[in-house]
Amino acid sequence: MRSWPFAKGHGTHNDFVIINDRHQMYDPTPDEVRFLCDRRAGIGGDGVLRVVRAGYVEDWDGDPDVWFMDYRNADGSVAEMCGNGVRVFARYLVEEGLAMGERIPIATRNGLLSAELLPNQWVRVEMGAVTVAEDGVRVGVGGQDWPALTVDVGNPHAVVEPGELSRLDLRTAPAWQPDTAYPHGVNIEFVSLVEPGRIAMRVFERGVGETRSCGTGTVAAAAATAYRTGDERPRWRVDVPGGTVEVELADGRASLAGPAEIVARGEVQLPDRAAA
Ligand SMILES: N[C@@H](CCC[C@H](N)C(=O)O)C(=O)O
Repeated sequence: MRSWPFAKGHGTHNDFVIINDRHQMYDPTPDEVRFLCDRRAGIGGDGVLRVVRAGYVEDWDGDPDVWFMDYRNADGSVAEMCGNGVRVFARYLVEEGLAMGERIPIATRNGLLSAELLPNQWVRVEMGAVTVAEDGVRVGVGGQDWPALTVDVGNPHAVVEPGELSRLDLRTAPAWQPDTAYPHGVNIEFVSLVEPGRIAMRVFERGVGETRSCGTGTVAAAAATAYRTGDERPRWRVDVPGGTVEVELADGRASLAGPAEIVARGEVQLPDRAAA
């Protein structure tokens, strides 16, 4: 049996198992990711953040010495981006002495991002470009459906406004029409306007299920609400079941600020690869 050090962290209760692979010695298989994220038989998390030098990552053609956030969903799939994850990743780098200074560069599958540590355990990340499209997709759950806006935050999102959020039953996966719309799957945000500049959101994440927060989802939700209402204010507060984050929108780009904490460190016994 092999063992590997891990840390556990979360951002507004979107939680991650962090694997430090600075020497490219341990790249978890999809089975191992599912084990690490298993809340009963493993550590438990919505995803895994693998910490590796960008130079070891295929297709990365930037600075090889930057830390790369290799993000995996709890079902073992790879995603382009994770907004809560990247804040937790920045916090981890600083606590481990792997990065310092006011702005921390982090390489992701959505390019090079920059994180800034704020007071009270908050981290702000420049998230890059956000686009909103109205393409006739409808998203449904529990026998009802609503028109969706498709939002690209580096990863794909569909945002709907279903009315009262507490009534939604997200134990089963929402569906969309046409069913060819999102060939690589999609994260689905259910949003309601609380007051100008403030929205509430629930999310069903691709590769995970309902989570208590999704950082890229909050950016998508704010951008979709700004588009729908025509409200061009830059600052949006987004309330999710796991807390509150702040999104800033300007010139087709976004930043995301919110809490990011490391809550545990330990060593995990990995299942034998041959037997897994
Ligand atoms: N929780 C994340 C998003 C993680 C990836 C997502 N499930 C996907 O498959 O695109 C966030 O905080 O953004």
